Amino acid sequence: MTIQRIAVLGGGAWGTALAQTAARAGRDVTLWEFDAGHAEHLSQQRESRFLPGVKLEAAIKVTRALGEAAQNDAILLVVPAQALRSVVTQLTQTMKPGTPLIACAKGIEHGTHKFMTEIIAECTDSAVPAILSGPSFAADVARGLPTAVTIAAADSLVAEKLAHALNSGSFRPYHSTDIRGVEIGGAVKNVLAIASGIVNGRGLGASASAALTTRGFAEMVRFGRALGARPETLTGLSGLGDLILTCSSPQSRNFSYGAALGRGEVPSGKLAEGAFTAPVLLEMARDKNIDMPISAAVAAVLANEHSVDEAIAALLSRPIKAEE
Ligand SMILES: NC(=O)C1=CN([C@@H]2O[C@H](COP(=O)(O)OP(=O)(O)OC[C@H]3O[C@@H](n4cnc5c(N)ncnc54)[C@H](OP(=O)(O)O)[C@@H]3O)[C@@H](O)[C@H]2O)C=CC1
Ligand SMILES: O=C(CO)COP(=O)(O)O
Repeated sequence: MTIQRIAVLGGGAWGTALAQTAARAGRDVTLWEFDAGHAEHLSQQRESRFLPGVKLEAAIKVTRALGEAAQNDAILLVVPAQALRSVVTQLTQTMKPGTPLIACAKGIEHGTHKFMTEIIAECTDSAVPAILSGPSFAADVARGLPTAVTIAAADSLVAEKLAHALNSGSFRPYHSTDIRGVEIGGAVKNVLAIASGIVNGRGLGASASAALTTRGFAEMVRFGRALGARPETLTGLSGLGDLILTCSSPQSRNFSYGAALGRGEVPSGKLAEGAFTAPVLLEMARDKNIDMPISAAVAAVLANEHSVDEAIAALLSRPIKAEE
């Protein structure tokens, strides 16, 4: 049976873009936003404050009632990673058993070290956790520019159904059962995008950017391997694909955040998930004895333990070793 009624929780940039995508794919869409003023703006002006100039498709209904959103056939969770637990906790009070909950945030929870689908599973045993991730700037997707992403669920049939439900002419989801691999790629690439932004903002040149992205990918692979990710997921859309995108474009908020640091400026207040993920990633890497020097350098700069120049010098003076 086709998944026809889709709820999107979060009227930010990515939630709005995914609501547009689902509507273009022919689904009935309910867009939930918790902030009263923003919900009013969404329903009156038919556009998100986070994506000015993009008019909501007619098939999108805006609501502030979480109970109404909970009645849909599948629910996309598009709030920041650190807010996911509180939203899922409220949602499960009225949700139908067996509903797919698709995490669309890219991060790891502070304190618990939990990935997004682990949080869902902890909050309820009656939902079907899934994850959507890949190279996809909200502004591009909302305008209908083409891209491809990965949707993973433990049951391949569920992942395939979700991919079909969100497939429109321009948005092409591939399906997978490697949930952990998909969520690792999205979380780690944000930290590496900050590093790449720093390189750019400091004016270190295109060669340094390429070298840093490549060695960053080696860190992602090491971390992924240790946590059970499949190699083809790490080299796929949600891993390497998203890493290439966000390490190479100022359109990325994480990249821009790093670029501001590299120029010695204060970053804008826009959401940069990598700044939240970096310290958690470092804790996990240390716990598991995984060498992640670039991620550690980002965490040290964010914690004011190193200046940008000290972090760069430390990376360049590491002992010479074999490439792996
Ligand atoms: N933007 C992009 O291109 C992409 C983003 N993502 C990921 O999607 C996630 C969301 O990002 P994005 O939409 O861009 O972020 P935005 O900052 O644009 O929007 C965040 C949304 O979450 C809401 N929100 C914040 N805190 C809470 C809370 N405690 N409870 C409920 N809702 C809350 C905000 O509400 P309010 O209106 O009150 O601020 C807003 O609607 C991130 O993890 C990001 O990495 C993934 C792919 C692409
Ligand atoms: O994840 C994204 C694109 O795939 C969006 O990246 P930023 O959050 O850095 O803007």
